[in-house]
Amino acid sequence: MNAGWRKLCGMTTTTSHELAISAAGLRKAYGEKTVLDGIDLAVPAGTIFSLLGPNGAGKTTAVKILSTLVRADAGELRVGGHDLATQAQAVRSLIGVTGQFSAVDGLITGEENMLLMADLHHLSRAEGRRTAAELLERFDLTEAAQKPASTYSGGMKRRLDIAMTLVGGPRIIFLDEPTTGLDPRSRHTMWGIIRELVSGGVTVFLTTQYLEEADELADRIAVLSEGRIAAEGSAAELKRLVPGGHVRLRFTDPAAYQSAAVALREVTRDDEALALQIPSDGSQRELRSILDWLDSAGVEADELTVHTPDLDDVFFALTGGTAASTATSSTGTDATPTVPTQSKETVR
Ligand SMILES: Nc1ncnc2c1ncn2[C@@H]1O[C@H](COP(=O)(O)OP(=O)(O)OP(=O)(O)O)[C@@H](O)[C@H]1O
Repeated sequence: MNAGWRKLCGMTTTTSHELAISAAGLRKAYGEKTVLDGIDLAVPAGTIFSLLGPNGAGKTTAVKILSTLVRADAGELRVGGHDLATQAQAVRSLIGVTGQFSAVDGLITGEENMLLMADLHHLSRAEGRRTAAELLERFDLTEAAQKPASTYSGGMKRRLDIAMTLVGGPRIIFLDEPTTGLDPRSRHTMWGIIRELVSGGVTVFLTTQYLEEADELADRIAVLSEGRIAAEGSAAELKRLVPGGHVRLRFTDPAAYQSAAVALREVTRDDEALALQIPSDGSQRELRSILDWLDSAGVEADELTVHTPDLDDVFFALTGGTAASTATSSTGTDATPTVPTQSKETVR
């Protein structure tokens, strides 16, 4: 955090624990429906924080509240050192928000969109042009700058959207599902952009439905479920919560599968795939004892894979499996994104 930023935040000393965003007891209801039921958040400055949750969990509501677009019913909320309830204007001057619905106007060119933002931020004409040109260059949009934004690809529109957000030089950026709908290449480009923002000292508050994205980017992840934070920590800490590790044995011969399933009692069967799963932490010592055990039982599988828990496992376990459609974004160490039902229930 630089001196100017400290001044903006009204801070006189700096520590590595300064919070860019903090929430204590954040509550929001729409009519009878409680969307956020007293959640606590702490986002250190200069880090990426990811709020992860199934559809309708309240992620966008949290972003709208923290970015001053919607008022909370209760909670002590601070952004950039300012109280959201009494200093919303000061918060607005520090933040940038890109939502699921882009601010890009398709009827005008990329450059015109940028200049419009420069006007909104009261930059002089010369400064506006310079900033627009710099950002268009940085986001690889110089060539397309004179074309109507409606002709841009999804990835280009998202890049323009973020470039527009950066015109005001925000120190805290809220990205609400920034890569939803993008192809893998555009998603990786966006990840690079997000990492670059943070290396420049910006704090990023990211919501995503992609577990892989939170795993890749976030310093800390909070899993939102039924209006509460079900778990919070680094990706590694969250993975340790879930006993999803196992060794998977796959057979091609149904008879070999059957006899192995009988010989090995402490296993989970997958009769359709002719596969058996043995709980394991994946350590060398456990693997050796499993191999010894298989030898002594006379079991010879056609394929043996080790699966360590991934964020999918955590997400399923903590959100009650309501996000089944996201399972394919697995980054596990094997090609099988499925989670043994047992491990889900153990945690719940
Ligand atoms: N203005 C509103 N009036 C009434 N209900 C609302 C309003 N905004 C959100 N909700 C409800 O609050 C709940 C949380 O919505 P929110 O958009 O925050 O979820 P989300 O986690 O961002 O989901 P998604 O990933 O689908 O965008 C939903 O049930 C939604 O219908």
